[in-house]
Amino acid sequence: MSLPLQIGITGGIGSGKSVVCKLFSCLGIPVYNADSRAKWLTNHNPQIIESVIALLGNESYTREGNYNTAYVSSLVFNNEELLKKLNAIIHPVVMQDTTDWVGNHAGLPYVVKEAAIMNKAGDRNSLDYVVVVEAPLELRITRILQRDRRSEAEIRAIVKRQVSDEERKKVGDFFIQNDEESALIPQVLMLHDIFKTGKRSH
Ligand SMILES: CC(C)(COP(=O)(O)OP(=O)(O)OC[C@H]1O[C@@H](n2cnc3c(N)ncnc32)[C@H](O)[C@@H]1O)[C@@H](O)C(=O)NCCC(=O)NCCS
Ligand SMILES: Nc1ncnc2c1ncn2[C@@H]1O[C@H](COP(=O)(O)OP(=O)(O)OP(=O)(O)O)[C@@H](O)[C@H]1O
Repeated sequence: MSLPLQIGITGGIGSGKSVVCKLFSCLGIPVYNADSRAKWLTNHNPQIIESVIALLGNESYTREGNYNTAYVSSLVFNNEELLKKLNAIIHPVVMQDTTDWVGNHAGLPYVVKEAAIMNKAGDRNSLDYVVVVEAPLELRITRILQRDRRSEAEIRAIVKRQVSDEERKKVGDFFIQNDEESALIPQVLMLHDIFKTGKRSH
């Protein structure tokens, strides 16, 4: 059985990646959430746990053994070098986990992988296409203020740490406007029509 097309969905914080992925999921498409999977692996994979503690100290895990995301983000979202090192620990394990997951869905036309950071399709990864979810910055900030217990300053700091909108434009093959003016569902259905053939179209 042949492997499904691999579609990456990316976008900045609050752009609406998860909402878009939910729509693909409603169409019966399996979705791999790299952020939450990374967090699960960071909680359970002994190799990651050991390396994260070596990099960021014992406080990276609570007494109960849970990944201390508040502590880790306070360190890495203000320090590009540390974030790079943390990524270098976590990403190879997530990549392998993704490959295994895709293999479990052989025979399907396509699967979706959601991630905040994504290389260009074909560039050191096995994605066939990258879809970028876009929304104006101020709207993204308003959404996160409503969704999370983060301050506006914290959100702006995360935005600064993430790749810029211009960089994202370079990695995208398709773009979804989630600006609350363009209807979202038709855009997802249009992509579904392209991907469901299971063939690369360009
Ligand atoms: C830094 C951590 C502890 C923050 O956890 P927390 O629960 O507080 O926030 P959350 O994960 O929701 O992330 C907040 C925002 O930052 C983005 N983000 C997360 N990790 C990264 C990263 N490595 N680079 C850029 N943006 C990131 C998220 O997409 C989200 O928009 C956590 O995200 C982490 O361990 N990240 C490193 C692992 C990683 O690279 N994950 C991405 C998928 S492989
Ligand atoms: N078109 C929309 N209309 C109304 N609310 C929306 C829309 N798109 C997203 N939202 C809301 O905005 C918030 C952010 O969306 P979502 O969680 O999908 O973003 P994300 O890109 O996955 O964020 P993160 O990078 O933090 O994971 C959520 O509370 C979501 O319900």
